[in-house]
Amino acid sequence: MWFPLFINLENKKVLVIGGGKIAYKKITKILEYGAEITIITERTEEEKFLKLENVKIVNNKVENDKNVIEELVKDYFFVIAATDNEELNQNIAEICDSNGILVNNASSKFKMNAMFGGIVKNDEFQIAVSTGGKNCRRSRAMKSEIQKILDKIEK
Ligand SMILES: C[C@@]1(CC(=O)O)C2=NC(=C\c3[nH]c(c(CCC(=O)O)c3CC(=O)O)Cc3[nH]c(c(CC(=O)O)c3CCC(=O)O)/C=C3\N/C(=C\2)[C@@H](CCC(=O)O)[C@]3(C)CC(=O)O)/[C@H]1CCC(=O)O
Ligand SMILES: NC(=O)c1ccc[n+]([C@@H]2O[C@H](COP(=O)([O-])OP(=O)(O)OC[C@H]3O[C@@H](n4cnc5c(N)ncnc54)[C@H](O)[C@@H]3O)[C@@H](O)[C@H]2O)c1
Repeated sequence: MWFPLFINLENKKVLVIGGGKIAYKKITKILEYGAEITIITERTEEEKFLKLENVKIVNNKVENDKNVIEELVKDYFFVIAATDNEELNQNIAEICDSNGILVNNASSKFKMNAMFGGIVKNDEFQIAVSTGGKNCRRSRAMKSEIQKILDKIEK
């Protein structure tokens, strides 16, 4: 079961493995919350990564090996497995989970211990929407309805 918990990411060490489109989407979301991000990726195709401030990029291929992954993730508070290699992402998720590290897996609906919600916010409120991995695209419709309520309350 997925309990909606709000986590303080200010100055927390976050590791993102993989530097593609989805990694970028997730990084820009959590940067707003003050996370200290390191990216390890075989390649970053996109120029926009280099424009991100306060993000360290390490160009390296992560070997799909338990010891290698364990050593890599051990000092992090939160790990995001965002490669396009489903098996690697799953191993990262399993290793983090069994070592008590928060982990998000971009290529699964549920094999992780932390998933992103759709976010709607203003200065006063922050609302996160989740379908528990069942159908994240549905969040869009819900988010736009919530946005209308937020706009009304503000007046
Ligand atoms: C909340 C949001 C935040 C965010 O964006 O991170 C989010 N996904 C969003 C959008 C979105 N995701 C995808 C598309 C299609 C893109 C396209 O088709 O091109 C779009 C639409 C779009 O981008 O508009 C594809 C997708 N998503 C997942 C997989 C893996 C899989 O299903 O196996 C695949 C590949 C499926 C495939 O390839 O078939 C998995 C997850 N996505 C989650 C969250 C977590 C569950 C949250 C929940 O249950 O509600 C979870 C489990 C893990 C996680 O990622 O944390 C955001 C909500 C909308 C918003 O906020 O606007
Ligand atoms: N969760 C979501 O919201 C969501 C949405 C769409 C797609 N996805 C899934 O997310 C995954 C990533 O998608 P994408 O579009 O970002 O892919 P992408 O091809 O744009 O990026 C993949 C990245 O992973 C890196 N990579 C691959 N193997 C690596 C390794 N061994 N070590 C280090 N880096 C490695 C590549 O260099 C590349 O930067 C896919 O499985 C996709 O199906 C998730």
